[in-house]
Amino acid sequence: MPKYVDGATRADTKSSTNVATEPIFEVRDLAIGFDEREDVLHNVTMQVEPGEFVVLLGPSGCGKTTILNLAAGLLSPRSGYVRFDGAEINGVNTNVGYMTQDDTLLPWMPVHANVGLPLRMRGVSKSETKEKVEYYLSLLDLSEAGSLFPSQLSGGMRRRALLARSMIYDPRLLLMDEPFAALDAQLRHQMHVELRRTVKRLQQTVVFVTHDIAEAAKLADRVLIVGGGRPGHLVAEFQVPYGEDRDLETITYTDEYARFERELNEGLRSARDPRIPAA
Ligand SMILES: Nc1ncnc2c1ncn2[C@@H]1O[C@H](COP(=O)(O)OP(=O)(O)OP(=O)(O)O)[C@@H](O)[C@H]1O
Repeated sequence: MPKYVDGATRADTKSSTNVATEPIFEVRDLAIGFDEREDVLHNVTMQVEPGEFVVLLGPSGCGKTTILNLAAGLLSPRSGYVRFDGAEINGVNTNVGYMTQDDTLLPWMPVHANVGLPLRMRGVSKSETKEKVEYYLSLLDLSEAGSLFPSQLSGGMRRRALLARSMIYDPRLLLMDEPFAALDAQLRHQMHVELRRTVKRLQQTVVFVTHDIAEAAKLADRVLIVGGGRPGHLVAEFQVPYGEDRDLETITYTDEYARFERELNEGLRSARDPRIPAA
């Protein structure tokens, strides 16, 4: 069951997966729009705790990417505040990693140089960069691919290289905007397994955007449903009922998973059509 529906107490809701007190990312009473047009999002309050995997689920155009762009400091709110690590975001936030569905690997660089690029740009020494690149390539099962060029990689390998590049500088928060949308179902599943394994091992905090219910149900610790017409808002929040160490190969066959998917489906229906109550 959702913890709230349009309730005022959502800011007080904390993940049971963490004991930390200070959220990494916090939005309160947010309104944001573009130009003179009406607000895209209105009255949004949410927070993300260290180590949490939060999924923003909602219909196309409801404002999910807008929330990621606020966290990245690429947009500013019309009213309310957006905080990162306790401080209001002011300008581009270099403490986040941002992975989208675009393939932004540089075609003229081998994988190891692509993955190490953020460190080189930050002035990290060659030897430290090499060490970290090796670590991340091995973490994402790409050790054999370090000297290949992007055109020589499969779709899944390219996604893994992009993931390695997004995480290599230890961003406090990893933003992911439908990063696997272009992959076929089997590869997507493999990436889900890799992603959860990797971020949980590194205790990486993630905000992940999707409109795919199964993706949300498999990956998240907590799901926030965005939508409800224009302006959009948070329609509902769900704590995922199964634990951190879920087995993604078997979880989808359980009754608990089927029940949870149904709940998310109802939440998403109400996000699409505001006349349908979320619970
Ligand atoms: N820079 C911009 N200028 C004007 N309008 C914008 C801008 N960025 C986003 N919008 C509008 O804000 C709304 C929300 O966009 P956003 O990309 O956040 O939605 P979304 O939920 O991520 O959608 P999708 O799932 O299709 O990617 C859309 O109507 C979009 O057209």
